Amino acid sequence: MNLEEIKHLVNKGEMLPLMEDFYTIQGEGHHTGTAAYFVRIGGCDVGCHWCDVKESWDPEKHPPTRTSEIVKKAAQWSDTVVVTGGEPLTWDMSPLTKGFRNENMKIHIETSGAYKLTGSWDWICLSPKKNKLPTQEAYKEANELKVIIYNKHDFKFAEDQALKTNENAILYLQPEWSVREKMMPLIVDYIMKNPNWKISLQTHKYLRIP
Ligand SMILES: C[S@@+](CC[C@H](N)C(=O)[O-])C[C@H]1O[C@@H](n2cnc3c(N)ncnc32)[C@H](O)[C@@H]1O
Ligand SMILES: Nc1nc2[nH]cc(C(=O)O)c2c(=O)[nH]1
Ligand code: SF4
Ligand SMILES: [Mg+2]
Repeated sequence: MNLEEIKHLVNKGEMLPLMEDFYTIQGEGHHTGTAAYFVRIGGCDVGCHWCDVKESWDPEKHPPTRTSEIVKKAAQWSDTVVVTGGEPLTWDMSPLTKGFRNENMKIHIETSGAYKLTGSWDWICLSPKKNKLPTQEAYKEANELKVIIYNKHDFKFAEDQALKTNENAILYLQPEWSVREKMMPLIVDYIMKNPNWKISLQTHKYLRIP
């Protein structure tokens, strides 16, 4: 295939820049502790300064891969897939999620919600970012809202985001990893005073698994 053909397929979401895929345990949020196959799609220009996968940002660094190939491998490992990135909604997620649907998989996404919500999802984890706020549709469709707490102002940001999110979404505060020791006590205190929130920890990092 020549470069133009590949570009065309990536534009349609039939090929995606695949950074990595791996079978592990969901470490964060509502499904913490549950085995799932992770598919990490390259490409993100949201630019969070504390992002823990900056290597994912440049899509050119990750090989364009056919969605059919991604699906085939994932289905061999698990009945649940978590699509993450990078920012997966950089791309049209319809072909990829159609493929997973055909395999009767449960399809989850980790997203900032900053771009058009494409694809068909059983679980949407919305993690809004100040630099590029989610679309209205992302707020409407989110199953969980997971706000990263890096500093004290982020509690206010979390409340603002919760007001915009549908009322059924489950609310999580997750410490930014590098400041976890400082922020965890503040989060614990906040949640005891505001019990509509729960804490989410990046348990895979404590477990030293991917
Ligand atoms: C790497 S992002 C990829 C998906 C999407 N771009 C997003 O931000 O939701 C996956 C999850 O990790 C969170 N995250 C990224 N860096 C983090 C860090 N340093 N500490 C805690 N959570 C982090 C994000 O907020 C998001 O919920
Ligand atoms: N185990 C594990 N759980 C995760 N939950 C969200 C992750 C992500 O990077 O999107 C992630 C990840 O990278 N690993
Ligand atoms: S939106 Fe997600 S992948 Fe993009 S920089 Fe922020 S945390 Fe990293
Ligand atoms: Mg991660």
